[in-house]
Amino acid sequence: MKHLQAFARRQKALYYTLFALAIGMGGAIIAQAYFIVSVVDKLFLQKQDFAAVVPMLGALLLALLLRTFFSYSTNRIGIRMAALAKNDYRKRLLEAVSDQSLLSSYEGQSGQKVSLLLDTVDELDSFFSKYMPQRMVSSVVAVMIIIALFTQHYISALIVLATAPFIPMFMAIIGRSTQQKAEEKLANLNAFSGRFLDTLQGLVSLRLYGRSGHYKELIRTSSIQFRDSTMSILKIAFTSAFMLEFISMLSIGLVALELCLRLVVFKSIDFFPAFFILLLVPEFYQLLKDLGSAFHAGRSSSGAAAKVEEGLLVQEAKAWGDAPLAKGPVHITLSNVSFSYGDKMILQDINTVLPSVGQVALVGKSGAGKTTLLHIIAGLLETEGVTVNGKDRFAYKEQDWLRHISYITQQPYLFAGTIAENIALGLDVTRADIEEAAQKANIASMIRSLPDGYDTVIGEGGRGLSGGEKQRIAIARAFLRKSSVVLLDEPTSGLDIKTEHVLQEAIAALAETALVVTVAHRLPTIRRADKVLFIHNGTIAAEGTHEELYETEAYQALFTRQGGGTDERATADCAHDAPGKTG
Ligand SMILES: Nc1ncnc2c1ncn2[C@@H]1O[C@H](COP(=O)(O)OP(=O)(O)OP(=O)(O)O)[C@@H](O)[C@H]1O
Repeated sequence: MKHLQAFARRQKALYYTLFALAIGMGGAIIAQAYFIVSVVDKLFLQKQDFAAVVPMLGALLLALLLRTFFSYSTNRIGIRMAALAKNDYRKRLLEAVSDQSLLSSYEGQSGQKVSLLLDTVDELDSFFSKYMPQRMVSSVVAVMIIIALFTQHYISALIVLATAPFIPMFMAIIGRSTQQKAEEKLANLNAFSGRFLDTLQGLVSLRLYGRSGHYKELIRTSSIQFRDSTMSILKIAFTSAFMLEFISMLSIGLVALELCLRLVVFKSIDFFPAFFILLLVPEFYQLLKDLGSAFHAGRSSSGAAAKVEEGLLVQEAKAWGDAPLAKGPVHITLSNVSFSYGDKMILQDINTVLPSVGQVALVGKSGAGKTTLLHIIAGLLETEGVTVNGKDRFAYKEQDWLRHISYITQQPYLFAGTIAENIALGLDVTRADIEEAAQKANIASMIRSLPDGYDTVIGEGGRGLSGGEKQRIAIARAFLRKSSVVLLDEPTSGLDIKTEHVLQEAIAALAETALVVTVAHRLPTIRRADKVLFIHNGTIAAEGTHEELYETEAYQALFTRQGGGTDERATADCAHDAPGKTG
């Protein structure tokens, strides 16, 4: 709860307004009791006319209205504080996610991350909207009521003081198990969300492998665990409400008995103070009971807060510098670059100079580290030894570097939106610019053939595109951004000869003004490259053109069925073609 309390205190204006409202509420409650007692006393004991009590009834009405107003305002402030807190936590979580390194972003399930951002942050609501306001009201008003009781009859005040601590004591005991249960509930909710999204994303594979039934069962078990943990929290809530009611009833009974004996038997107290005390004491215990329920809700939030704070502790990516990087082609050099995933060394002592424009192919057998090297060149993995225009790459502004690169993955992501929006990706460009980029990427005629053309909705909830079409959309993005470094993970299969040719042409056009580094699986791509980097045994074993490298045995082995580095068609092509022929 510490983090949440610290956040609430930082909202100074709201915090002090809550305090002022609580004082107002205390005043209204005491005034309400006072005027009720006065009216009854004047009408029934002093037998005065109704007209004599009219001003008091007016004052009573005002006290009631003020009480309602203070209560309403307190709730509003609580809701406002909750909205601010949730906004702040979501913003910080999003920043943490976007600042984290590529490796830590791989950890955990997407569904769990979404659940943390949405459901878990929502759980913080009750702390601010219920617990904080109630804590302020209960503590301030309770003290005011005790003072009022002392002014009337100190013995009743002492009885109230003696019995009151039972309620916080009970709350503390309940609070401990509630927090533990709340953490369990959130863990179950996150696990359920993670499994659900994971299953949804892999539904096609599961159906094809006939395993959807098994996963259905896993989701069912997961949802039952979530239901059970929610029910156990509710059980505690009901028990706690029952016990709070019980303790407060006993205490009120005790005070009432004492007053009754004094009033009727010993006649040592007047009607006015006795009735006044009798009206205020239930108010006092009601405040403690409300605090108890709010405390229960607040405890659930502190479980969520612990999870959110955990989510904020992500491993941050390497910090970038503030040197500007001018537009235009860049000169990238890799000197003694090494990289390992945990203990597993993947690349060691990579040394190479990349041309400013042209095509570079990263070639090697599956698992050799080609994609890893592509990520290193992109700056997604933090390694020493990459210089850009003679300066350490991380010395530049991150935004400047990112403006230079485009990364085209095997399955580029399509956002829910129109084709034009997907090409522009938020850039401030004209429709003519988008169409020109699409033209260069060889996708313009396909887009024009669609009924809504560039306004066709694609991505989630929209029209689907083939792998080759998606790649060309991504190439159009690169053309539009005028990137000077284009990184491309070539699809291993699935493209027909014609589509492949169309893609190759688009990539060749890009390579006229930019450096295109491709993780290459296909022989035509490898042959077109101005430079092939052959990754073998964790390092660049050789570099040069395909024809030059074909002289070495290890490289040749890639193109035989036993070597197994490139796809079937590349192998077959190679078996029939001499290395010198172009694809
Ligand atoms: N996030 C990761 N954590 C741990 N190991 C990883 C991770 N990503 C990749 N690896 C391992 O690093 C090695 C190199 O992977 P990489 O994806 O770079 O290979 P690749 O040459 O691109 O393979 P392919 O041609 O099959 O795509 C592989 O053994 C892979 O299992």
